[in-house]
Amino acid sequence: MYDIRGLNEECGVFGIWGHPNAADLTYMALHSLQHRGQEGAGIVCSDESNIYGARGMGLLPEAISQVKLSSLSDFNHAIGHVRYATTGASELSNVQPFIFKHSKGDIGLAHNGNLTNAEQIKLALESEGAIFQTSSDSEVLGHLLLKAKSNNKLANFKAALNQIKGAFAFLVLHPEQMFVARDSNGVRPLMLGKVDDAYCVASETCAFTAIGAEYIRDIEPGEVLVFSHDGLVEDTYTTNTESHMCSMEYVYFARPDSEFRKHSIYEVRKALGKQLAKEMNIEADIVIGVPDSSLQAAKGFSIESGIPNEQGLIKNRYVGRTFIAPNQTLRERAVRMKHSPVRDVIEGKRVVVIDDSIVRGTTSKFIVKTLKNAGAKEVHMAISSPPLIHPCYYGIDVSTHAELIASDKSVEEIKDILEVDSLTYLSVEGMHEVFSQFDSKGECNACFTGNYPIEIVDHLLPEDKEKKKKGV
Ligand SMILES: O=P(O)(O)OC[C@H]1O[C@H](OP(=O)(O)OP(=O)(O)O)[C@H](O)[C@@H]1O
Ligand SMILES: NC(=O)CC[C@H](N)C(=O)O
Ligand code: SF4
Ligand SMILES: [Mg+2]
Repeated sequence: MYDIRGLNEECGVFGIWGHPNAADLTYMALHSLQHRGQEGAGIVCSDESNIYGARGMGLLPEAISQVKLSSLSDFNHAIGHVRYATTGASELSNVQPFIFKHSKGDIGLAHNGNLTNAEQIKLALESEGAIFQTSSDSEVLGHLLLKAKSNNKLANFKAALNQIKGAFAFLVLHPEQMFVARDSNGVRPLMLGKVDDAYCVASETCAFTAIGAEYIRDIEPGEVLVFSHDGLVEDTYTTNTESHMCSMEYVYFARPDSEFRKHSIYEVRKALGKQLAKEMNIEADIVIGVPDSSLQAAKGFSIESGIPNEQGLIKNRYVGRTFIAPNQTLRERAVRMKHSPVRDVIEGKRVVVIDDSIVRGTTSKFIVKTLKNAGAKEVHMAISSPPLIHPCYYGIDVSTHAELIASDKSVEEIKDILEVDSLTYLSVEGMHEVFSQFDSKGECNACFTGNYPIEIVDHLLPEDKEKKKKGV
């Protein structure tokens, strides 16, 4: 099976403490995070003494019916999750939030990210008698929490976080309190907001906008927040922190109306386009973006280069992001269904076409052909990020080495494969320069450079990861 998306997102999380409409607000927030995961969704609520939940496969409305949602209407506290699998098969048992039933008190757990030593911890826990219910990496945190001898839940949470490695935004719901944590490298985003008198947290601020919440601030690397009757307590699980926010969140994954460090992703993408224009000396008649995710970069490119920005490609909005094609031929057809040229805009023109990334090259190859068929005199492709060479171990399914066209080919070779007049990628330095203008404290760029900021203990090769995902 082939997914027609070149890049697959990671999960989205949302949590809210102390609101009479906790489940409904969580549902609305998850709707606005749907772009981060479409394989499954769930909501888990607490009523101070018990934990209840609903979850299912597919998009949010398929996963949680209105009937199920209304059964959660009496709860004041909730966490929610939309999943795109990175470890463990795409099946119901792996859909989050998980509920752990235990005599010490039930726990709800939601995770965005990917742990790089989950396999090692799992083997150690199994040798002590633990029985895992899922093939997801996220489950290890629940076992570590329940195994702890102390009755101090916060201390147990912090101790567990110090045992895991990798990228995470974790939400843990106890009946009487909610804990959240962001990994010590801040790879995955996590934001703090407030709606009415209730605090909430979300992977992206677009979730706050959806429910009318105020965006307070980004949760810092290594930070732990505790929500309870006593209000909000700010703490850390480690002081050994460094910021390595995922570059691809800025480039592609996050919604353009979301904000990181109080800067909109829209503006960051526009600046990436400007930087690309600075690095590329080109004469052309028009610049167009591949809709939707590259429209802002195209605008920035146009402002910097003075080349007029036109809408030369129209996207069929009914071809969903998760449209599954059973083989590569059908995948190519599905990609063709997705973008269509505006002949009057293209014909006789020297066109610069901006995309945010090239994964397999299927989209770019088709777009070059489409533009030429529509009468473009020249097609110059410009990518608002560097070549994607290495897989991601931190929660994004950036394919395997074998699938990444740039992993074993030079820019010149890719240009020839795409049959394009020129091909330019943004430099790693240029990308970093842009992020630093937006108050970034440091980024992960491992898929471009191979410099992985967090140790990969399990060393699961991408191929093995694929097998695990399929449950083989
Ligand atoms: O080289 P490929 O394997 O074709 O993948 C690259 C494409 O994948 C992403 O878009 P995608 O179509 O997945 O989603 P989008 O509509 O959000 O841009 C990305 O924006 C590129 O356009
Ligand atoms: N993409 C993610 O953040 C997924 C979370 C978790 N690793 C899973 O596979 O379910
Ligand atoms: S490897 Fe790439 S996709 Fe993965 S976290 Fe780092 S920048 Fe993001
Ligand atoms: Mg795209």
